[in-house]
Amino acid sequence: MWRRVSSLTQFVSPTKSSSILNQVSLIHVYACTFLYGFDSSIYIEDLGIIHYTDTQLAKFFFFHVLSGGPGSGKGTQCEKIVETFGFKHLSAGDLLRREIDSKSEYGSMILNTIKDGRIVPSEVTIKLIQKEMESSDNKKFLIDGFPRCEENRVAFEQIIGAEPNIVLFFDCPVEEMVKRVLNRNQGRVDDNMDTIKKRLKVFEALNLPVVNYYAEKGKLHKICALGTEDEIFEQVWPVFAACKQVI
Ligand SMILES: Nc1ncnc2c1ncn2[C@@H]1O[C@H](COP(=O)(O)OP(=O)(O)OP(=O)(O)O)[C@@H](O)[C@H]1O
Ligand SMILES: Nc1ccn([C@H]2C[C@H](O)[C@@H](COP(=O)(O)O)O2)c(=O)n1
Ligand SMILES: [Mg+2]
Repeated sequence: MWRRVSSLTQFVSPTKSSSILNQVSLIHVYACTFLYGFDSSIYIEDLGIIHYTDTQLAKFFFFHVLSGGPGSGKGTQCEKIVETFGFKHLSAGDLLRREIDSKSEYGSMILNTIKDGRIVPSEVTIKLIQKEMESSDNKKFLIDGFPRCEENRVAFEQIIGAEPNIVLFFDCPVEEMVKRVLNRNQGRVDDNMDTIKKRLKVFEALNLPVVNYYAEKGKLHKICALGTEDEIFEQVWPVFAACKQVI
């Protein structure tokens, strides 16, 4: 089955480190990324048919990133997005917590890092995300809480070979984030005042520069994270609905 491709560049942008980029032109890669999961050959208007091997295709997917401070509501909105638009939700924090529970070789290091409100080394988190991406049949990913710092961002681009299509930033006042985290009641080791203070400092120093980076690239959608969950989803919905029309 062939699918026509139009207006791709605003949705996808593989990085220069992508191995396939050395072999094909940008427009090919855009289309390949865009159409992942449909075909191992694609038709592009004006360019004709391009064939890719499954291995090459496996490199490409369509993904959005959700960013925002602790308790800003990323996880909550992800559930709604998944329900409505069918993305695969990958929460970096959940994957790290699962790793702690599995008592893997990194478990105690991850636990201590999270308790201390710091960021786990990129290669550990990326390995977990990558494993999930590679084993998922759904190639539309919603990555929640990653990248958290420039090092996360650069390492992800180098290892995975692509940038997010769209980045949502949940803008929430500090007092509200603190209130929500302290009321969360999910037994998280980092939901206490001491760790929250540290997480907020890390968020401001390390996460906000990444948000600004995506803003400069025109990929950022700022969401006002104050209001009811449904009111916030009313702002989120149009961003995803616009993409759905062309997937
Ligand atoms: N709009 C909202 N109004 C009030 N409470 C909310 C709202 N959205 C989410 N919450 C609640 O706030 C808490 C934090 O939300 P959530 O876990 O989605 O945040 P998060 O951004 O994923 O945080 P973290 O980065 O710490 O994982 C949860 O208890 C959730 O039920
Ligand atoms: N990219 C990431 C994401 C998360 N972590 C650690 C540090 C966070 O405080 C903790 C919880 O994450 P959340 O569930 O709030 O998204 O997990 C990290 O080190 N690197
Ligand atoms: Mg969360």
